[in-house]
Amino acid sequence: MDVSLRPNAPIDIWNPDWNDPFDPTVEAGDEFAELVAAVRAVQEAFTRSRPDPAAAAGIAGTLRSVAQRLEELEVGEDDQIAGHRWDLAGRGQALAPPLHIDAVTETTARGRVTVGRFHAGRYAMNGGVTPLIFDEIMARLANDSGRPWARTAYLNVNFRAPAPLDVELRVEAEYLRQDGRKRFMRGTMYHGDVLVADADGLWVELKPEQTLNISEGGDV
Ligand SMILES: CCCCCCCC(=O)SCCNC(=O)CCNC(=O)[C@H](O)C(C)(C)COP(=O)(O)OP(=O)(O)OC[C@H]1O[C@@H](n2cnc3c(N)ncnc32)[C@H](O)[C@@H]1OP(=O)(O)O
Repeated sequence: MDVSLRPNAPIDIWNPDWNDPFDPTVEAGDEFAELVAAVRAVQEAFTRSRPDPAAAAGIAGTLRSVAQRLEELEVGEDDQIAGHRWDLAGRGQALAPPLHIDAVTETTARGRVTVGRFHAGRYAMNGGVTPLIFDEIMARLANDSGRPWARTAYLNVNFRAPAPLDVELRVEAEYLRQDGRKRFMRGTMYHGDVLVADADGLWVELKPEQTLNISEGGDV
C-alpha cells in the first residue's frame, strides 16, 4: 500500500493485496483515504443543500481554491492515486459509488454499497449509477485470477425494483463462462431479499496489439 502513497513513485495498477477482505475503517495516517472521504462528503452535502446566493458564492470561491491547489499537484493518469487504490471503496475514485468489494474468487465477487442523494435519481438510485456499480464489480471479477486485461463490450442492466438510498445493498458478480477472448458475466444487486437489479455483461480480452492506455497509440 505504501507504494501508492510515496510521492512520485509509480503506482501498481494491480495491488496484489486487493483480494483481502476490505477494512472499512480509514486507517489513521491514511491521508489520501481521508481526502477521498472529504471529496465524497462535499458531493453529498452539496446535493442535500439549498444555499442562499451569498452562501453559494462563498462556497464556490472556497471550492475554486481547493481545485486550484489540486491542479498544482496534477500528474499523469498512471501516476494519480484516484482509481488506483484497490483497497478503498470505489478504488478511491470519487465519481464511482463507494462499493466495498469484500471477497473475490476465480468465479464470484461479492460486495456492498450504500448511496446517498448524490447518486440519486428521485428518492432512489439513479439509473445511470447502477451500471457504474455493476461495471466496477464485474470488471474486477473479469480481470481477476491473472487473466489478461479485458474491456467491457456490453453491459445490459435490468432495473427490477427501486434501489433505496442510505441503506446497504448487496452486489454480486458471477463469471458464467469463457469463449475464446469473450468472458460472460452476470451481476445482481439486492436490498435484503429483494432483487433490485441484475445485469449481463461481456468482457473481451484485449489483443496483444491493443493496449489499456489508448493514448499511447495502441490499436483500439
Ligand atoms: C477492474 C477494473 C478494470 C479496468 C479495465 C479497464 C476497462 C475499461 O476501460 S472498460 C470501458 C468501457 N469499454 C470500452 O471502452 C470498450 C470499447 N470497445 C472496445 O475496445 C472493443 O470493441 C473491444 C475490445 C471490447 C472488442 O473489440 P475487438 O477486440 O476488436 O473485438 P472483436 O475481435 O471484433 O470481437 C471479439 C469477439 O467479441 C464479440 N463482441 C465484441 N463486441 C461485442 C458486443 N458489443 N456485443 C456482442 N459481442 C461482441 C465479437 O462478436 C467477437 O466474437 P467472436 O469471437 O465469437 O466472433
